[in-house]
Parts: sequence; C-alpha cells; structure tokens
Amino acid sequence: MSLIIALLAVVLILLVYRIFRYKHIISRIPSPKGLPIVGLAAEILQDDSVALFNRFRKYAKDHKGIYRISLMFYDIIQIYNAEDAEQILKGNIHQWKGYDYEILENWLGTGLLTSVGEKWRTRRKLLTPAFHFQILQEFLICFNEETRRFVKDMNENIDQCQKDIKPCVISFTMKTICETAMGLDDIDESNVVDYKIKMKKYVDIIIKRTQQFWNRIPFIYNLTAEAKREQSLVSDMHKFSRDIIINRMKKRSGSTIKRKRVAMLDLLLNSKETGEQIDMEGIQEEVDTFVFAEKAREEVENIFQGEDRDCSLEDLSKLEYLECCIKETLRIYPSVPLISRRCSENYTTATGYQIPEGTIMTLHIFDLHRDPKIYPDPEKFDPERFTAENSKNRPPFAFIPFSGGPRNCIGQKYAMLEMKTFFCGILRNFKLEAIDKPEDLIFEVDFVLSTKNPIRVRFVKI
Ligand code: HEM
Repeated sequence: MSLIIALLAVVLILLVYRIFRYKHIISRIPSPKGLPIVGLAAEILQDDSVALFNRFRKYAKDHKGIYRISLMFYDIIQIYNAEDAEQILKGNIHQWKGYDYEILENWLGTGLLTSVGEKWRTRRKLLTPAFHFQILQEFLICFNEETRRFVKDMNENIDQCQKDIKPCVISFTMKTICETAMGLDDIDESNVVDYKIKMKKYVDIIIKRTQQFWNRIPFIYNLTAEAKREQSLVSDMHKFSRDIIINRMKKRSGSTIKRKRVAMLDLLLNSKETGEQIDMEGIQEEVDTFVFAEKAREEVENIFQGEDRDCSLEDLSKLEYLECCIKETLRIYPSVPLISRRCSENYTTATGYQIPEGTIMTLHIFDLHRDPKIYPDPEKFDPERFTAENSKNRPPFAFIPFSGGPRNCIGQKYAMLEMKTFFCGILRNFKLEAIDKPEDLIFEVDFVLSTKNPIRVRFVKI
C-alpha cells in the first residue's frame, strides 16, 4: 500500500514539475492579464461569437506580433507576424494541425484538411492533378456559365443581393464547386439552402465547444445534449455529400457524362476502382472537405470592348488591376482568418521566444495582414499595394490568405480563377455601390470570415 502511495506521489511530483517547467518557459511570452490559475478561461467562456472575434483584435493591438492566452493548465500561442509564420508554415516540422481541427473530425473525418503524416501526403498527391492548369482551363467553362446565370438572376431580381450579398455568393460558390470538383451539374437549390442552415448550426456548436475547456475531453462532451445535436447535424450533412457521390457513380455507370473533364470526385472514384489508395469513407471525407472561396471596370471594358463573349484565360491574365483588388480584399478580409498548428518539437520562434513541444499555436492571418510596418494605414483599401513593383520587397509570408508552405491551399489557383471570372462578369454588367461601410460590419468567429449582419451592395445596371 505504502509503495502505491509513494508511486502516486512521485507521479504527482513529476506532473507538477512538468506543469511548472512548462509555465516557466512559456510565461516569457507576453500575455493579457487574466486571473490566477484559470487565466483567461472564465472571461473567454462568457464571450459570444462577436465578443470573441473582437477580443482577439484587441489583444493583437495591445501586443507586438505574438502573445499567449493562458487557459487553466495550458496556453495557446497567438502569432501574427510574418517571420514566425514563415518559420512555422515553411518546414515540415509543425505540420500537425491544432486541437480545433480534431473536433471537426466527426464531420470531415481525416480528409486532406485535417489529416497528417503519410495519409495527408498520399491524399495530397492523389488530388493535386485535379487542380492542374489544364483542368482549371476546363473549369473556366463552368465559371463563365455560372457567372452568366448569376448576372441573369441579378437582372431579374436586383433587390435580392441589395438585402444581403452573402447568400447569393454562397449559392454561386456551392454550385461551381459541385459542378467542377464533383461533376454534378443538376444540384437541387433547396438541398444547398438546407445544407447551409445545418452547417451554421453545426459551426455554433463547435465554436461553443472550443470555448468550454472541459468539453475538449471527448468523454465529457459525448455525455452532453450538444454532442447529440452535433451528431444529428453531421448525419444530415453527410447525407448531402453521400448523395453527391451516389449521383456521380450513377452517371458514370450510365455514361451520361457530357464533358470529358475529369472531376476531382472522378479521380477519387477511379482510384477506388483501380487500387486500394482510398475507400468509400475516404471519398466521403474529401467530398465533405471540398464542399466546405471603377478602375477595375475600365480594365475589364478595355479588354471586352462591349463584346458579349466568355472570359478566356488570356483575358484573365490581362486583368492585372482586378487581381490587385482581389488580393487587397483577401488581405483586409481573409476568408480564412486563422489557422492553427501543434508544435511538434521544442523550438525558438524567429522573434526569440521558446515554445515547448505540444503547444498549440494559432496564426491570426487577419491581424498578420494588418501589420502597419508592412501595410501602412492597414485598414485602407489600396489595391496599389499589390502591383509587381510594390510587392517585390514584401516578406514572403506577409500575405498568406491561402496559408503557405507544404500545407498551403490546394484550391488557390482554382479560387483565384473563379473570383476573377466572377468579378469580370459582374463588372461588365453592373456598377457596384457599397450600402454598408466597413465600419458597419460586425464580424464573428466562424470557420470562415463571417459577419453577424447582412452585407448590402447596390447593383446598378450599366
Ligand atoms: C478564397 C478562397 C480560399 C481561401 C482564402 C482558402 C484558404 C485556405 C487556407 C488558409 C488553407 C490552410 C488551412 C490550414 O492550414 O489549416 C487552405 C487549405 C485548403 N484549401 Fe483552401 N482556400 C480557398 C479556396 C479553396 C477552394 C476553392 C478549395 C477547393 C476547391 C480549397 C481547398 C482547400 C483544401 C483541401 C485545403 C487543405 C490543404 C492541405 O492541408 O493539404 N480551398 N485553404
């Protein structure tokens, strides 16, 4: 008996020693003031999604590129400077994603976004050809078609987007991803609407869970009513992606596929048919992951000269100013405002702080893109920042809307092509006037940058 007590005492002493050592090292990183022991846990727990978003912005203003949030026994390092971001993202050391991704596994499994190690490498290799330049050329047909449809809908119902642009844009991107990557050209609009509603409810549950540190332990969380609601929403969202796969499989067997383009989903299905690289569960993981981005007008008009024809790749390559506008938008409003990584070994950041192995590091792209040393007057929308001349001396990781390094966004070129085609189509038909000003936007924490209130844009026919 006394031996057991002695052993327990040793384990306890070692544990306390580890916590003290960890806290001693990590406490050199500046931190907003919190309560003893619980740190900022109690305050963060009370935040709603808007307050949490604003809390991060305030902390970023109060610190210089790096700070620490202390939550009971562990700390999360918040990073928003280009040097540290480069060090973390560039190499192969810190490729393990943070805890926030693990709680998505119920929905996304361990698909490309959430997987690590050999599984990630194999999937990345398998899916990369789906974003090859020649494939993207084929996607342009769909982007042009959907942009024409969007313009037509706008002409018929111009009030719709004036109430809120977000649902219109989400519908457009959902349709294009389903058609291009999944090869589905007859998606039911009502299913998309239903999917979006379910997704919003799911996001709310997940964000709450990340705030409640005790719910990070699966055993405790799984006993809650929220866990059951989450499971039911995930089942519904999985039905949506399963239907996409079944639909495509039916089309393949009935040879009713019109275009010769190989959709990303076909690459996955081919791989399943010919080898053992991926099974049905793996395919579903990837489908779930992918279903989840006045001077300009003159430039567009100079190229098209009033002709009513589709955009070609050559046209798009000439739209340099439009590209600067898109980049400046992604700088101020990065669609993915933060990403996270788990520190795989003890290391010292480029800014000189020691970070112990296992620590979660959050990279706040939103704040990194507002570094006044790199972007003077950072809130000002100024596309000229992205001309070739003005970009040439910028540190490479000072603009990372698509992340960087080996785990950067696989859909980066796809997204740029889609956005350029879309805006080109819009600018040829409408003048856009913002009804809401940037300062009216109420941002909230979500998987992607999101506002609580509508974003209203006036479309004026030209
Ligand atoms: C404006 C549009 C987009 C933005 C700003 C964006 C941004 C990002 C970012 C920041 C990451 C890194 C995530 C992390 O490290 O945790 C990422 C990864 C990823 N993105 Fe995108 N993305 C966009 C569009 C797309 C599109 C259109 C697709 C698919 C067609 C896509 C597919 C992916 C995938 C699969 C990953 C995971 C890659 C990996 O870990 O190997 N993204 N994206």
